Amino acid sequence: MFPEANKGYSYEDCKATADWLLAQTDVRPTVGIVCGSGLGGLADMLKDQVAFNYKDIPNFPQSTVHGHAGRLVFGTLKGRPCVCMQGRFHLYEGYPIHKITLPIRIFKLIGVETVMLTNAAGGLNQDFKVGDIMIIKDHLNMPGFAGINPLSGPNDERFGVRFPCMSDAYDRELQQMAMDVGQELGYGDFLKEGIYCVLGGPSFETIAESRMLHKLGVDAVGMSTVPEAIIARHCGMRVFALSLITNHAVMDYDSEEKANHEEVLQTGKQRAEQLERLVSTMVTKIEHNNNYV
Ligand SMILES: O=P(O)(O)O[C@H]1O[C@H](CO)[C@@H](O)[C@H]1O
Ligand code: HPA
Repeated sequence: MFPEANKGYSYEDCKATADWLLAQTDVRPTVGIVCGSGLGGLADMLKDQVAFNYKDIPNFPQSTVHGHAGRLVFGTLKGRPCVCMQGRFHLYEGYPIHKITLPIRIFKLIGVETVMLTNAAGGLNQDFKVGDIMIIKDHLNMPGFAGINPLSGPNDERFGVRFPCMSDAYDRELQQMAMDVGQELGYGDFLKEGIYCVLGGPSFETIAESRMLHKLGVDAVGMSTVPEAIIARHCGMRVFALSLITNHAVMDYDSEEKANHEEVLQTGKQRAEQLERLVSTMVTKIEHNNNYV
C-alpha cells in the first residue's frame, strides 16, 4: 500500500539506535535540545560530556551544512541530564523526511520528555530586528501542503496515533516560561513571539514569496524545525521552539539586501550567549515529568 520510500525507520530500528546509545553512557536525559544554524554553542554548555559523531551512530544521517557540527552530546546542564544535537538535518540536504526526524524518535526512546528546538530564520514581521529571539507559538508546514510530512506512510501506534492533533504543537506553559525567564534576564527588548513557516529550501525566498508569506501572517521563515516538532508531538513529548532572527526576508524590489548563510551564522555568533542563557535557565526550571517549577 505504501511505496518503499515512504516506510521510514521501523520502531525496532529506532530502538536499536536508542539501545546502542544507552549502552555507551550513563546519562539519562529528560530534555533534548536541537541546535540551529550557528547555534551549536548550546551543546558546549553541557558538563561531563559524552559525545558521539553522527557517523558513528547506527542509522544516523550525516550533517552536510556549514554551522552544523554533526555531534550528539550527552551531559548535564546545571545538574539536569540533557542530550543535544549539535547539528540537524534538512530536506534540502537530500534526505527523505523520515531520516531528518529520526533523532527525535531516538530522543523519545532514550527517555526525553521535553524537546527544545532552535533555528535561524528570516524575519518577515516588520517589527522584528536582526538579533531578535522569537518564541514559536505556531507553524505553517508548507511542504506538508504538498504531502511531505514526516508521518506519511504506515503508522506505528507504539509511537503515536494516526491523526495527531497539532493545534497544541507548541507547549503554552513553556512559552510563558520563556517569556518570564527572558524578562528576568533583561531580554524584554529582543524577545518576541510569532508564527514560523518552513519551506523546503535551499534557495532563499523570492520577494514575491516573502510577500505572500507575510500576507499569510507568517512572522519568520526557515527550512527546519516543523518536521521535528510534528514527530515530537506525535510521540507525546512537549515541544518548545525558538527562532533567532538572523536576517530580514527581502520584501522590497528596491532593497539591496541579499539573504546569505554567512550572515545567518554571523548573527548566531552575536546572540549566542543570550540564547544559551535563555535555554539553560529554562532547562533548570523544567522538572521531571514535564512540570514547570
Ligand atoms: O533552521 P536551521 O537549521 O537553523 O538553519 C537555517 O539556516 C539555513 C540557511 O541559512 C537553513 O538551513 C535554515 O533552515
Ligand atoms: O531568510 C531566511 N529564509 C529561510 N531560511 C532562513 N534561515 C535563516 N534565514 C533564512
